[in-house]
Parts: sequence; C-alpha cells; structure tokens
Amino acid sequence: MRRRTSSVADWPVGSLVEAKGDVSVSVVLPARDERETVGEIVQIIRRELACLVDEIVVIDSRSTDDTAVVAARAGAAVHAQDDILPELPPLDGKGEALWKSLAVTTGDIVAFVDADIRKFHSSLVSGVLGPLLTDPTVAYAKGCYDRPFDGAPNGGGRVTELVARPLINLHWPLLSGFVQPLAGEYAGRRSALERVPFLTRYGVELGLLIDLLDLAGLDAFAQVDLGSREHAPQSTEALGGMAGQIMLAAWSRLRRQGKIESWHVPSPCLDQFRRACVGHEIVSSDITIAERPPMLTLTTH
Ligand SMILES: O=c1ccn([C@@H]2O[C@H](COP(=O)(O)OP(=O)(O)O)[C@@H](O)[C@H]2O)c(=O)[nH]1
Ligand SMILES: O=C(O)[C@@H](COP(=O)(O)O)O[C@H]1O[C@H](CO)[C@@H](O)[C@H](O)[C@H]1O
Repeated sequence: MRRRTSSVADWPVGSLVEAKGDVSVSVVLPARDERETVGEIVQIIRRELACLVDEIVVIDSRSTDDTAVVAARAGAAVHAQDDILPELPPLDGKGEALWKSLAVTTGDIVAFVDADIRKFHSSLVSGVLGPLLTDPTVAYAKGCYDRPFDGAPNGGGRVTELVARPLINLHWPLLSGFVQPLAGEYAGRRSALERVPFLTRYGVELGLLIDLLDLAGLDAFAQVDLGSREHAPQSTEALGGMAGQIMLAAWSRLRRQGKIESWHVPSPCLDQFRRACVGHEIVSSDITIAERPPMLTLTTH
C-alpha cells in the first residue's frame, strides 16, 4: 500500500477538475438520525466541490428525526432506504444503504461519506477522489486520518484497533497497510462496486475491502491521508454490537475462502450487561448481518 498512499495535499481541486474530463462523480451519504450534521456536510460539498461532484445523494436510513428534510433543504437528493428497489425484501443498516445507493446514483465514480462528521472539510471527499480521477488503474481509494476522541487528538477508531486491525493482520495481511480499514470515507469505480457483494449493517467496510481485493487485487487500491476526522462517537455498548457484526463479516469471508469449517455457525445474538438495582440486566441484541449480491446481477436480468 505504501506505493499507492498519498496525502490530500497531493490532490488540489483545480488539478482534479482538469483530470476529471467527462468522468461523472456521485457522492453518497448514508444517514440515520444525522439532522445535526448532514445539512452542513451537503452544503460544504455543494459550495466547494461543485466543479467535481455531479450529484449528492443522501440515503435516509430509517431515521427517526427529520434528517431527510434537513438534507433535502441543503440541496441533496434524498432517498429513503426502504423505498429503493421495493420489490426486494428490505434489509438493514449502513451496508444496505450503501448498496441501494448504487441503484439511485449514476456516477462513474461513487464516493461515500459518513453523515455524522463534525468540523467537516471538503478534502475528505476531494482527497479520496484524487487517485481515481488521475489513475485509471485505481479502482478503490480509502481515506485515513487521525481519530480525535474524548478531547484528545487520537483514540477514536475503537473497533478498528480492537477488532478489525487484528482480524485483518491475522487473516488478510495484504490489507494490513490500510491505516483506517473501517473509515467511512472512500470512493470506488462503479464498474468495481457493482461487481462485488455488499454486506449489510456494519459489515460493509470490511466486506468491501476483502471482496475488492479478490476482484481487483491490491494494486487497484489507493489510500489517501486526509488529516483528521471527528464524528459523533457511539457508546462502548453500541460498538460491541458493531464489533460483533464485523466479526461475523470476517467469519463469512473465512468460511467462503475455506479457511474455517462451514459447519460452525456462530450465534447471531450478543448478550451484554448493565448494572441493575440488584445484580445485572442482560441486554441481548441481534448482530446478524446479511449480504446483497453484486448490483450488476440485478441490472443485467
Ligand atoms: O443503520 C445505519 C447505521 C449507520 N448509518 C450511517 O452510517 C454512517 C456511519 O455510521 P455510525 O456513525 O453509526 O458509525 P460510527 O461512525 O460511529 O462507526 C453514519 O452516517 C450513519 O448515519 C446508516 O446509514 N444506517
Ligand atoms: O473505526 C471504528 O472503530 C468505528 C468506531 O469509531 P469510534 O471509536 O466511534 O471513533 O468507526 C468506523 O466503523 C464503522 C464500521 O465499519 C464504519 O461504518 C464507520 O464509518 C467508521 O466510523
């Protein structure tokens, strides 16, 4: 990965506009209950990257607040996740939102950006577009950054450090050069993204790395240092569920690659504990993930 690692300073917007030519670019924001941040992110992209970005799409992922209204008011095209491909049984979470975004966008390049970013800067988008707009052999570019947490400049990326990075080093060492394998800011060529399955919920990022490695090889990957990215951190309990989903994602790929016995089926239930008046309360959650097929298999029928 060292050969294909650059920094945002290597991709000034002016040079990308020249390189863009007639290549179209879609930016997708998966958003569940992000009314506090989604509007400003959309406005900044519209204001600063109008010359690079042809469409901004927010996938409203079953928000319980007015995320969709805020995003539309800011100028994004908004689609409710469950309204896309309604003939299919709806599935859950971020991975479902990202997969379905392929059905409602047209860009030759699709960039994904989390909608919960604080102090958003447009280089989080232009940076990951850089390698794809300037090198036709690059299929997928992943952002990396410092992860401020709890007032410190680093410390975020808890599931990355405690779960994803060890799993990747143990089982997919070719991917160990990614500084932030779970980063939510990345971009890919539609021609590649439509040829890989998407794992649902929080399995999507790990699944895409593994499946794109199989499809296109490590030489098709790039990584861009985007500086720093701050977002709304989830609770440790919530990240426990995310970690479980990512472990199930890894298990699904290990099984598919014949690295573990297929008879072993992990439990999709996670039991966590909260202090109660007497003893502890058990909080059980379903960490099941599912898989959508490559979008191309739908559109070529
Ligand atoms: O069911 C979901 C869960 C998350 N997200 C979005 O995916 C991005 C990353 O999710 P989250 O912030 O929950 O993960 P974290 O960044 O805390 O790891 C955010 O824009 C969320 O709104 C989504 O669209 N649907
Ligand atoms: O990197 C991580 O450990 C998690 C949690 O980050 P924090 O500990 O809340 O900073 O965040 C990422 O993981 C999710 C699952 O892949 C992605 O969907 C998020 O975009 C990414 O922020």
